[in-house]
Amino acid sequence: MLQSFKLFFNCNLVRSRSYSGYYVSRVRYLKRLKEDDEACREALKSGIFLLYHKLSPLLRETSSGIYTLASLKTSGFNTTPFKLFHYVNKRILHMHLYICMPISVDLEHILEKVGKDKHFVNESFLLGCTDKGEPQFSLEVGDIDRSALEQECRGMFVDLRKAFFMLPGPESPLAAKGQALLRWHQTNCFCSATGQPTIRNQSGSFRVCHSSGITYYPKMAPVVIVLVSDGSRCLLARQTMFPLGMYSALSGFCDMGESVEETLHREVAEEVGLEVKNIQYSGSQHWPFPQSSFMLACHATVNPDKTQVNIDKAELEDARWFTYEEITEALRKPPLDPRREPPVFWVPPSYAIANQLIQEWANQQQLSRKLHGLK
Ligand SMILES: NC(=O)C1=CN([C@@H]2O[C@H](COP(=O)(O)OP(=O)(O)OC[C@H]3O[C@@H](n4cnc5c(N)ncnc54)[C@H](OP(=O)(O)O)[C@@H]3O)[C@@H](O)[C@H]2O)C=CC1
Ligand SMILES: [Mg+2]
Repeated sequence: MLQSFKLFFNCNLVRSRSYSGYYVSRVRYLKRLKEDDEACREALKSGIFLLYHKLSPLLRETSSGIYTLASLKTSGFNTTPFKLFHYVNKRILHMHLYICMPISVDLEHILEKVGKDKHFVNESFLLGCTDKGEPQFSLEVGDIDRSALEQECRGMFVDLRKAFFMLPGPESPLAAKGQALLRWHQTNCFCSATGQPTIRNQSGSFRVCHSSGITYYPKMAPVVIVLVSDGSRCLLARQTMFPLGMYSALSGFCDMGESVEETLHREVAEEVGLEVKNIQYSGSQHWPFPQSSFMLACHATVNPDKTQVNIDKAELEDARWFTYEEITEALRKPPLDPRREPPVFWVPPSYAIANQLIQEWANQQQLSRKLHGLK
């Protein structure tokens, strides 16, 4: 069984490393934008902007009924300079590629229409860059007429948790990172040592207090998330704040000084009164809630004769063992449609690492059922 788990984990690693050939160039281009304010200001002119209203991203519905993140551009340039660095015999060859881009919507023009100065784009934060080398930024529009902006942009601002059910897979992490960076900057405007304002660099990769000299970098709080199995069932739980019917894997913040394993043992014991063994690492994920968590996902097992749960009602509303059939049924259910009643039991969206753990467990069960001649 452990051997098969390892097989799944290795597949995961391979999947997450499917970089394009220009990966190194992209990473170094972004590093330069992070460190060089002038280069970053220049990149704004050819950037792609994701807008947020009170931390909700702007989504657009395509003609085929699929939702995507609305990307806006400024009018400044219609070409993107993207430097590719090639290392040949320790000599660096610089190649400038100019990629023509159609200007879909003029961001500055739109911002002016809703009462914002055209220099407002300078308040954006660098998120990354596309495969084509277009730098991507997030921008909080703040207190403006939300519906006027939605109309101008032909989109709508959607709560991020809902957006995770609507967006195609690769766009969710970008939407999450955009919100997380905006929130971090909003809540770190002052130095905790002097109380003086902190000043951001152009990319938003840090803030500095010029009075104390302290540099603040965006932070994530480590959280362990674990799918506990008794061999044929898995344990899922829900908190009162979860949407109706949603169950997820057990999770908890790491205490200062703890290892992943120590947090995992403590959280499972605290929340459901069980002792676990056979911890297997599965993967990790940045999660933007509540203030950016770094999710470390694992599988673990309990003795099949020691499965009685004893729920800490202060933390959890419910915790139950679910069979393979219940889990596969929940995984088959389509993403939530806000216009319909939620199903009685459902699991987090495919972007959430909890979903990945549940999927891996179901795959593992399917494999061992095949080996034992079961359906
Ligand atoms: N991506 C995924 O698949 C999943 C992600 N998660 C995320 O994991 C996170 C943690 O899971 P959860 O089970 O709630 O954690 P815990 O079981 O540790 O309980 C959360 C409580 O711990 C307190 N707490 C301790 N340290 C921190 C900290 N650094 N930041 C915030 N609160 C802290 C808070 O108390 P108080 O409120 O009283 O201050 C909070 O209510 C959640 O934010 C959740 O969004 C969870 C499941 C799935
Ligand atoms: Mg918890």
